[in-house]
Amino acid sequence: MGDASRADRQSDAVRPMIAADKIAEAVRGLGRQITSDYVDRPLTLLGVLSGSIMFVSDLMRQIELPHQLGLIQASSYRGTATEPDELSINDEFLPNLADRHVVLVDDIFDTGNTMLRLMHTLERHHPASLKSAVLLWKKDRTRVELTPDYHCFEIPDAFVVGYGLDYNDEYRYLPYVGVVQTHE
Ligand SMILES: O=P(O)(O)OC[C@H]1O[C@H](OP(=O)(O)OP(=O)(O)O)[C@H](O)[C@@H]1O
Ligand SMILES: Nc1nc2[nH]cnc2c(=O)[nH]1
Repeated sequence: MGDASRADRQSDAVRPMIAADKIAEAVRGLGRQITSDYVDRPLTLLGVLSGSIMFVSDLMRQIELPHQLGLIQASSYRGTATEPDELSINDEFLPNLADRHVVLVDDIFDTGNTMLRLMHTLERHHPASLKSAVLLWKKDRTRVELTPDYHCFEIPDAFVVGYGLDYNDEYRYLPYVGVVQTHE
């Protein structure tokens, strides 16, 4: 059976929450905001692997300023887990951030532990400034004294997939965000 039919079966199990056109509209708005906030400043977008891949690549195309891209990996929701385990960070792809204005880009701010730990890690690289941008913010699940500097959507407490977000490494390819039916 071909890939298309497998993909169809998977998406049948996902109840859409945020449509692709709404995501595109919000990413355009965020791109405009970052464009106006970072004029004449050396900007680096730092995407958090793996979940941010779609968001960061779409956002880059909506920022009308020269900027650099860096990547860092952070992982704590492994396999079928919908609650975080120990966080591991891999910074071997990190470019030089000294004196750069860095926007850390992630798909979701849930408990906030990942973003907090990454901010602490990156401060040691002496950026000129450091802010965070996320597509989704589960405000009611936040467990840290930190809020995202930029966010596109506030969402309720449900485990979401699509637009880069996975469940057991599946569903990242979906162009929209939704909830896997079996995990509501
Ligand atoms: O706010 P938190 O509770 O820390 O959760 C947010 C993090 O969880 C997800 O990463 P995950 O560990 O699933 O790795 P992945 O991006 O490779 O899927 C997501 O991409 C964020 O980085
Ligand atoms: N896929 C996915 N990863 C997460 N990491 C933290 N929260 C979530 C979520 O709701 N969905």
